[in-house]
Amino acid sequence: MGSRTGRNGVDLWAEIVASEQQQEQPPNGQVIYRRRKPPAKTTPQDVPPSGRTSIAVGACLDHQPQVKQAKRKGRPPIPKGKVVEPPSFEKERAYFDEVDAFELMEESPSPKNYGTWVSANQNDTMEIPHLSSRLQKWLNCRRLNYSCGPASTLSKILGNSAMTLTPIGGDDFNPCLTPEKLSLKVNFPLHCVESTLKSSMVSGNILERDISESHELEDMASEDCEEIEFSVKKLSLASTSSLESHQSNFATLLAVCGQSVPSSFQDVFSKYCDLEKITKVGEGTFGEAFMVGNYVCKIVPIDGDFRVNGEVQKRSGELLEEVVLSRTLNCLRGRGGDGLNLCTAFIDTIDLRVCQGSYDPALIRAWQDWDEKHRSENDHPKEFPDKQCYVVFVLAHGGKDLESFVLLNFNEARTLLLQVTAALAVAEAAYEFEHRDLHWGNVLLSRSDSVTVEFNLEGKKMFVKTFGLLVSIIDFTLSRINTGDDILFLDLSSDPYLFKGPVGDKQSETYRKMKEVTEDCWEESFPRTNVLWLLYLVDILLLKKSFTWFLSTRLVYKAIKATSFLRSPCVTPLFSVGGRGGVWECNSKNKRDMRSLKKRLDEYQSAREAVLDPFFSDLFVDSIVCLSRAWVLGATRPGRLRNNPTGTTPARAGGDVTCCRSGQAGPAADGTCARKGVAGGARTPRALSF
Ligand SMILES: Nc1ncnc2c1ncn2[C@@H]1O[C@H](COP(=O)(O)OP(=O)(O)OP(=O)(O)O)[C@@H](O)[C@H]1O
Repeated sequence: MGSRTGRNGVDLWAEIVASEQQQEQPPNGQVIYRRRKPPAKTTPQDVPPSGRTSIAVGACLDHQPQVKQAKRKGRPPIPKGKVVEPPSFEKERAYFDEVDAFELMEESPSPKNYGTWVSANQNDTMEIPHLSSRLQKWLNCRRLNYSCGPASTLSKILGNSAMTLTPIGGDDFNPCLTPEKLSLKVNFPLHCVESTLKSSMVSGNILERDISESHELEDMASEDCEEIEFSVKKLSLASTSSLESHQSNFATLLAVCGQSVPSSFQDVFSKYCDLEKITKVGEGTFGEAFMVGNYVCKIVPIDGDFRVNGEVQKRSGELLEEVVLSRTLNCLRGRGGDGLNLCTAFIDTIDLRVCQGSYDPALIRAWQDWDEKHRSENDHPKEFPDKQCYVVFVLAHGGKDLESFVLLNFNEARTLLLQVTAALAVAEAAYEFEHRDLHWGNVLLSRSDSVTVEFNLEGKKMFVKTFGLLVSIIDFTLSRINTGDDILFLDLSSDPYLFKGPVGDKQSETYRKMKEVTEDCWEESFPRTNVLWLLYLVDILLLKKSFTWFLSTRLVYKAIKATSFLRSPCVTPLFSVGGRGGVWECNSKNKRDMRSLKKRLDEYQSAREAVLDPFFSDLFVDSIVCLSRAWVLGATRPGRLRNNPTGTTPARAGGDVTCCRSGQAGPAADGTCARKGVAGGARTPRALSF
């Protein structure tokens, strides 16, 4: 094999290694937060229990098969010794039964049935999901005189009356429907689910009572908020126990997933591939991600009373929000939305399922294979008991996360930023969406033949140059959205440790800045939080991605030049892929551009403003583009493009190959579509630079 030593007798590979080691040190002593650095495995005894406080319903922990230190991917560590116990529903039941009995006796118009809201069927103890908290939201909106469109009236918040009046066992909730049939209702809105649950779970007279109380409350809208709040508190809805609330959340979660009972892993996964072919592809604080056929299935354990990966398990209610949020974002793909705001940059949620049981042996085998190669930080899944429940997100494969992805050039960095910005802008416009946790583990990247990718912002089409890179945004756990019927958000004020990460660390600083912007009121819309994550991403590209690439690439090139083996005709083409895109030397101009972008981002209040920034201008394409990279490079890709270079093939959903005659490009400040200084145009295939 070729010599390791260069012409000057210098050991170039040693130089590369040394240089990269140097690069691992944060520049100027700045603390850089690493998402997941596999530590030496710890034993349970080493690690004090710790946990997430965010929206866990505090109670006691009885059963803990194993205790691991909480690993908050990309989030500040929890101080040792801090214990947040997961709920024990049994203990709460006794307490709340007592309280409910007292309060209902005092306040219920039907004191004979004080043990429950339901008069007709004593076995049905299901309360109406979320109602009191939704009333509270409405009150907050009134107080702030906050008109967030659809959620601003009480009748909206309670679900529309037509739905509420649906006869019991009405069309929307037919227990005879198979889960498959139900799951066809892709955009099943939450209020419909609630209404169907109401319909199916409570008796008619209670329903009537709810309706009349809603109307009473609406009449009171002009009264002093304090009085209304008092009235709301008087509703014994507010006294439902967390056990009941948990049951109703779980039932709602099942309904949203189109199920009447949980499935087994085998049932779900065998739809996509032979179970033996499953491999693990990643892991997060809460979930494990497996490649199942062409999809990635993220499995999140829920509702158990022991910790998983050092964290209190998420509750059905929390997952319900994430599930509805994921489903809502799917509408941006043109399935059921208004069509004015479209994009494919949020990961495609193919299916959502609730599963129950211990981990399938095929998953355990895949988990162990991954563990051998990557040393998992998560608990071994063989520990899960038979009764354990999970939510399974069946997702499109989004590629590699930004943390581990190697960017080839500055254009790739630019398109990454623009695709993220445009996606956020579209989702802001459609749903007042804020991601609120867009660290580099949640930006996935994949290489593709696409030349452009399409975004529709408020009815205006934008075609963004991809330079062969497509972005997918994942993980909506902390996100906030207004679905039109509900405002879904996580109250981060109950997670103080999120804001206690190291000073100077970009990610921790971003959480703190979000807190400043929102003043710790997480329900309201603050699109500025999206801009804060854009600023974070620019910093990451400047500090973590470009320098490493620049130095290592330079040295690799030195090695190529200097080493006879690497200069041999059969090896150099391997490097020409990077060479074609240009080595990202993050030269002083690139750096200056990024820094001025940062300055301007400081002034923007939303991604919608940021997408107009001149930094992105020449990334918009505004003319006929009908080609793929493979086509330009002369590859023999069958049929579709080679036979049809004239621009008549329809654009493919997902932005694979764009073929359009648009004359429209980036949005102008006045909301109209104007040409944004497209460099060199893109009228002929070869005019495109990449
Ligand atoms: N659709 C996907 N395509 C490819 N990889 C994925 C996908 N979804 C998740 N992954 C992989 O699994 C990892 C964990 O996923 P995710 O961040 O959604 O889990 P999480 O438990 O919510 O994480 P967090 O610790 O941020 O809360 C990701 O970092 C990624 O490597």
